[in-house]
Amino acid sequence: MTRKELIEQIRKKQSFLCVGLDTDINKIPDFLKETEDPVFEFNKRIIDATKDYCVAYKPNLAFYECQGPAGWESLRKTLEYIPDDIFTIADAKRGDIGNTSTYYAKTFFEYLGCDSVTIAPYMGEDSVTPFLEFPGKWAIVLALTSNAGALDFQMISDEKGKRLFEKVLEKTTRWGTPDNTMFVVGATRAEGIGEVRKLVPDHFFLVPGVGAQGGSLEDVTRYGWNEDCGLLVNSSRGIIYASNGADFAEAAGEKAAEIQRIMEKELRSRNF
Ligand SMILES: O=C(O)c1cc(=O)[nH]c(=O)n1[C@@H]1O[C@H](COP(=O)(O)O)[C@@H](O)[C@H]1O
Repeated sequence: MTRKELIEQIRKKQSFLCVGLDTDINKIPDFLKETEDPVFEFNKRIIDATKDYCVAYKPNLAFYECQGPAGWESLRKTLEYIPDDIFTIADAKRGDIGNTSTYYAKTFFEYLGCDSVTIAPYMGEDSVTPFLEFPGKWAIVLALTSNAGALDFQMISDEKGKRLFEKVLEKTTRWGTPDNTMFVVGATRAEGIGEVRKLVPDHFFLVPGVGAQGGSLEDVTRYGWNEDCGLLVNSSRGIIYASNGADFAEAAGEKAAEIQRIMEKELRSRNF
């Protein structure tokens, strides 16, 4: 999906919500466990209930890979089931020597047909650029993450006071463009989002950390907004486990609709 198409979807749905498909087999309602592919059945119902309120889905690979080949099959079927006009993010946090990164890119972009994949940039330029060679596909590079451990490396300053995440942004923006690169910025660091926005005014941000991790949607929008919206805000557990009963999909739909209404208010107040 191109940037233009993504922006069109945000305008059309008045939403910049990404639903995280972090489907934990242990949290799936029992009645689905009788089915042939419980993870896919769960996702299918979540997608049916939430697709009108979101512009992206983000399956996190950990929840699929832990099931071996069956998990890959659940993931493949899930991605195939997602409507074509919804942006897909393989949350895999990959990145390796160039030759290997190319094959990671092929896995997510060609075999699974995802629009994007999350990338850990620690190995540098040749580990990231192979992901940028696929037209219409995106690399979503970790910049300032939502977890406590973000402080361990990302916030380390050099002798001039420049922090590692700032260097990552400076360099990676030279490798790609705002049409093929996004950055991960955690919702739990609202002011950090503002700092990142100053450094990269044009790029889209993937912002996880609202819902279960406690980040504020209003703050994310205040600090991260750019003239194209520039935000995809993810919630996983807060939506997909809104209920653990037979009404789980309905509850997820209601939660997604609730977030969409707040997003619509934010978008309208900026004449978007
Ligand atoms: O890359 C990510 O998506 C990510 C980056 C980050 O800084 N923090 C973060 O929570 N994530 C992912 O976003 C999702 C957050 O899930 P919830 O906390 O359940 O909404 C998980 O799949 C995390 O792996």
